[in-house]
Amino acid sequence: MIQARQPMIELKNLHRHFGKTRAVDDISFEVYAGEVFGYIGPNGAGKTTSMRILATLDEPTSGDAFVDGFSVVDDPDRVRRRLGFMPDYFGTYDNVNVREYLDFFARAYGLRGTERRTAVDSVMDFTLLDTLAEKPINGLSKGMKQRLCLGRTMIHDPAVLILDEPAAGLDPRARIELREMIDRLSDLGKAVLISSHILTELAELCDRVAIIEQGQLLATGSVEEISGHSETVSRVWMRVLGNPDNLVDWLGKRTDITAITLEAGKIACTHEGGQENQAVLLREVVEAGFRVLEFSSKVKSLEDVFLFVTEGRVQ
Ligand SMILES: Nc1ncnc2c1ncn2[C@@H]1O[C@H](COP(=O)(O)OP(=O)(O)OP(=O)(O)O)[C@@H](O)[C@H]1O
Repeated sequence: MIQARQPMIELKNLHRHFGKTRAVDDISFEVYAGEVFGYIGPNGAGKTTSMRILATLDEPTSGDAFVDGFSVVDDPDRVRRRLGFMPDYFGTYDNVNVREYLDFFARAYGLRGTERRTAVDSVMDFTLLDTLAEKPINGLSKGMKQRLCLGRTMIHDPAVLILDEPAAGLDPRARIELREMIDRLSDLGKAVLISSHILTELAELCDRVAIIEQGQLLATGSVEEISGHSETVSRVWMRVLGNPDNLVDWLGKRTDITAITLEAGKIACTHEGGQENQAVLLREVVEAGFRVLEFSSKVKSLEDVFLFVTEGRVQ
């Protein structure tokens, strides 16, 4: 009998409401061992709220979330042992060096003696902090602090890692280091959930992504699947002889056209429908009596697709 793979992270119809604000509004998805899953949405979309619930720092209004099959509601202790949560802030610590900081968290997880020393050494090795062991942490760069924060998250060797905006504010070099570390975590079979409000920041990191806005999931799939959407979405420019306002009105009535602008007599709009349909659009514009001088288009970038997917889709 073939056994179905059990997800390491599972959100099941998760809701978290704060008064009238539906911060998380019926979110479901799954992440498997060895998978890096991107959780993408603009500020206030509900990413941190759902991650805090997974980390057992908050409780759902309804629905549930599971880590390695254990419910955050019914079995928070078991969840905590299997999960490392890296928040999107790093506190200040006076007179503490890198080794002492990691040692503190290792103690907090109940690691003792040789086991604790081994855990601290291997985390410093993994996060390339071994040469900085005695450095006070207040003197670390943003990138180093981020690596230390990741190290702290990994100290008890959890199977699941939840990283809230780990790439925010990092310079290009620190980003590459972070990417390499996340790749290695995936090679070790960890399930990694990583949030960002920038799709391109995660595109090269993630196997799959979910796009969230106003607490709702708008799209889930591989980066290729989501960006495959770009073949059907283009920015189109048109110039016609005579008054362009009539064409603006005509385009505004079509369901395949959005985001129409008119500048210096040139119309720009977003067209959903691929190249075949674009050719049909041009024919219909001509057949409608508009005298077309110029018609050009450009397939949208991944970032544009993200904006398109999130643009006004949730009311
Ligand atoms: N404790 C709280 N009380 C009231 N409202 C809250 C609370 N926590 C979050 N919210 C609201 O829930 C919504 C989602 O916030 P959340 O922090 O989860 O978004 P986010 O996607 O992580 O955004 P960001 O990228 O800015 O961190 C926001 O409207 C926020 O104001």
